[in-house]
Amino acid sequence: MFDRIKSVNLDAQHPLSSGLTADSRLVRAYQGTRPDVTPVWFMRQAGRSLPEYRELRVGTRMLDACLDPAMASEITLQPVRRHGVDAGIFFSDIVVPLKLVGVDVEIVAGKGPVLGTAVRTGADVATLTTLDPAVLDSALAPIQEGVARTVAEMGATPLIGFAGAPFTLAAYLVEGGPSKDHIHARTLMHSDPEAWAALMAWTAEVTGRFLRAQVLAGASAAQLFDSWAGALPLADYTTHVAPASVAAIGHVKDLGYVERSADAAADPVEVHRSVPIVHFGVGTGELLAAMHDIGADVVGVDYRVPLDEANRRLGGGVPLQGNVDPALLAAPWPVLEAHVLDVLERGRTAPSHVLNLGHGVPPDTDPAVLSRVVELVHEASAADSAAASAASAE
Ligand SMILES: Cc1c2[nH]c(c1CCC(=O)O)Cc1[nH]c(c(CCC(=O)O)c1C)Cc1[nH]c(c(CCC(=O)O)c1C)Cc1[nH]c(c(C)c1CCC(=O)O)C2
Repeated sequence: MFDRIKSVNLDAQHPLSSGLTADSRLVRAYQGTRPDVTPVWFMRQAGRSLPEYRELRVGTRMLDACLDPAMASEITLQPVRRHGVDAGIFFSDIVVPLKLVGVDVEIVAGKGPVLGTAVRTGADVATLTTLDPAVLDSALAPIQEGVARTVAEMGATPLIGFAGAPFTLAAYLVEGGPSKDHIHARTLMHSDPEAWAALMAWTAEVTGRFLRAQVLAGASAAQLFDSWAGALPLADYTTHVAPASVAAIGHVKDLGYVERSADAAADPVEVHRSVPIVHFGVGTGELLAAMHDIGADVVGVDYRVPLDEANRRLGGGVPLQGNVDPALLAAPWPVLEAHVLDVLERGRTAPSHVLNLGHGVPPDTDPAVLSRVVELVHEASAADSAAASAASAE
């Protein structure tokens, strides 16, 4: 195990250390400083809404695509080139580290991750956890190569690394596949709390190593997806889930870099900074503060809670990411435009805001609409900032 107390600096070539991405809109906003132009990217921007993605994926299974560094890198770059978004998110999947550690899992098109056998009992958990997370150190080489190739192409545009949170992964492991209410997972949590804790601790280590590998290879931020945490009451979340999420992000919490201030010419200032960590879930309006409390810097908000209300629930000091309703991407442009402007305005109540969707891009989205949203966000936020600074100068 690495030392979680001592801070580890990323190497000098890392885009944060070298200064390439440290002053980007995305990294600044994640650190709580509001840039003049609000940064924007979309969850699931790399994928089926793009014809160039569908063409490249013909004949290659999802998880094979993830483990092909050239293909994963090209798919990551496609939406960055096409839409002019302020960040890339590495093309991979939350179940990739499970596969690499030896779990029998496949991704079925139109369905999601499906397990060979579900992990239902304490005995099943005992068998699963004999798989050694340390094998990931070498097995993650194709992921790290994919990240390195990608950041070499991206220049000053930051790449976001990501991983599934332990609960969302455990929900797939215990259910054996996608599920509406995650009832078997929630039963195991209470019927065998020890087995549940062992499952969560193992999953945290596997997914934490996946996240750390991406940051070390060049990602400038890390996002933990707890997509299904919204199925939980707050008490279950804090008791049975949050400790494992703390452990998962513990794998990147110690990673940092030194920034040298450019404007203090007479007296150069060195600031130690951490790699920003974002935490997102779906239907997690009741859990927002608890999800911040695991040690995240930024909270991703789904489309159900308006950003000003999310900001209020978080006490007013937390950078927010979100939360355009994906359903409105298919609405007439004036409807979508008004909604995006409303999201920007509500986002102004928070210390800083990264515009995103409240969940992933639907596969049938017209890519031209996404490009148009990026343009709108950049233009409208720049005009707002100009008006605000003119008003404060008066
Ligand atoms: C729950 C979850 C999964 N995977 C992921 C989550 C968390 C985010 C969320 O809540 O949506 C995370 C994920 N999966 C994928 C990305 C790529 C980066 C990006 O956001 O652009 C990311 C960040 C690619 C993918 N992951 C998957 C695809 C589609 C597979 C294909 O193109 O054949 C992509 C592009 C497969 C997948 N994998 C998963 C699902 C539910 C599916 C969809 C199944 C389907 O509808 O076909 C599990």
